[in-house]
Amino acid sequence: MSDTAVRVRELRKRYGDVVAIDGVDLDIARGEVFALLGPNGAGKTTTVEILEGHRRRDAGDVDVLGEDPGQAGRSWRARLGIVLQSATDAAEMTVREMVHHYATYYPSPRDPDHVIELVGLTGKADVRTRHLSGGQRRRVDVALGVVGNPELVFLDEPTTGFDPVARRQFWDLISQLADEGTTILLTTHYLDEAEALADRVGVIVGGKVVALGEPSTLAGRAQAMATVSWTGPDGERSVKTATPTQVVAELGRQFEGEIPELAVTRPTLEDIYLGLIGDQP
Ligand SMILES: Nc1ncnc2c1ncn2[C@@H]1O[C@H](COP(=O)(O)OP(=O)(O)OP(=O)(O)O)[C@@H](O)[C@H]1O
Repeated sequence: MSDTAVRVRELRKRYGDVVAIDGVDLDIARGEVFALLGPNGAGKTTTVEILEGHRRRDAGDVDVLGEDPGQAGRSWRARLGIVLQSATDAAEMTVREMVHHYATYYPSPRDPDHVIELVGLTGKADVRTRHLSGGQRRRVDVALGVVGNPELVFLDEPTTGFDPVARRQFWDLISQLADEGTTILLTTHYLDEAEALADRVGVIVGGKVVALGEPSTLAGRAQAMATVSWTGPDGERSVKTATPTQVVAELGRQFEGEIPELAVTRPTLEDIYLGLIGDQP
């Protein structure tokens, strides 16, 4: 079995005059959690839908779990987990019925009751899905996406509309799937989510990948200058420096006792991202 889950070379797609994907290269290793970031209209959904086999490409090579999504059949599809945004809208079935029903579509599914537990819905298993909250329905969507025991899971903006506690619980769930060896490709507009979950992120702007790397080192983040800030006798002060330890030591000599409001910060992933996308919305 190859170590590569997804391999994309020179992918291109246009819709009439609109160039949606303009020569994308991408490699995702098996077991990796990869986050695709980018502003609205950047080409994320188009890329993901081509990888899922739901959209035709104009040009380029695409290999997903050893097959071309444009040609692959049912047995290949059964190895993917696709978390749709609205699979559970207004369903009359209970959570348990729905997850058990979906499991029958797959040759070697997970235990449906275990999946319900994994997404934290055991207490709601006998509730009709139309009676669930938005966040709870989203958990059902995830349950349906993973009950087939997929090797690769696609998650499109998975936590939109989640409250902060539900987001953290969802992150734990994704980490657990990743620990079990599932490869995960997610798109998100939440930079903290990408930072918390992704081994690597790719930033796509105008149909091109403009940066690729680990969240902690993306686009020179690790080498970026630190900002030391504090409150002095004349009010708030801050300096940008490559040697924050030295600056703090010097301040320590100037102040007796604690340095008021001392903070040392480096650019967040969001700062780096905003720098990369420039004037894009
Ligand atoms: N079916 C379509 N017909 C015509 N143009 C389309 C179609 N789907 C997408 N586009 C265009 O292709 C470009 C890329 O869209 P895509 O949906 O891939 O972006 P995205 O990065 O997923 O955006 P978002 O963050 O808003 O979901 C956009 O300019 C969009 O308007």
